[in-house]
Amino acid sequence: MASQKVFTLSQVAQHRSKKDCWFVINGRVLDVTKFLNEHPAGEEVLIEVAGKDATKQFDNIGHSKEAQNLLLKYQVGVLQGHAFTESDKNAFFVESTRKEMSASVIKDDKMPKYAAFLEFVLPLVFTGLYLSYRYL
Ligand code: HEM
Repeated sequence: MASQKVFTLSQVAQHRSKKDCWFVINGRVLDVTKFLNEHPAGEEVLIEVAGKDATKQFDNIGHSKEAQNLLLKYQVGVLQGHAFTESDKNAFFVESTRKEMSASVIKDDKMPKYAAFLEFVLPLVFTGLYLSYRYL
């Protein structure tokens, strides 16, 4: 955060064309020029808010976590005077938290395999013990 460039809204407003498209979401200044033709809802909606603060429009759609994480990829700076809240700051860590979560899902995945192994081996051990007790 500390090394982010600071832009005023009038500086952002100079980038409002298809070839140079910036806007602001939650105090982040985004250069979405390369994202225009990747946006699932098309480029028109993005060009309409070019050079402006598009926070309301972005939030009104109810964009997914993936979409929110994508914001970080296109961030070129922060808006001058924007007071970042704790939850804004936490958003910087959404991606890494997600990685940790999927890592723990992979770890948890070992449990059922382990349980299945015991389910198979334990009856064999008990059968062996019983047979040796009965016949030896
Ligand atoms: C860098 C900024 C943006 C990113 C990364 C982004 C990304 C996405 C993604 C990934 C989707 C697919 C659905 C989802 O995952 O939520 C989506 C859908 C959509 N976005 Fe964006 N978006 C951005 C900005 C905007 C803005 C500023 C607007 C409005 C002005 C907008 C309007 C829409 C609409 C209308 C949909 C379709 C929703 C639907 O089909 O229900 N997006 N966007």
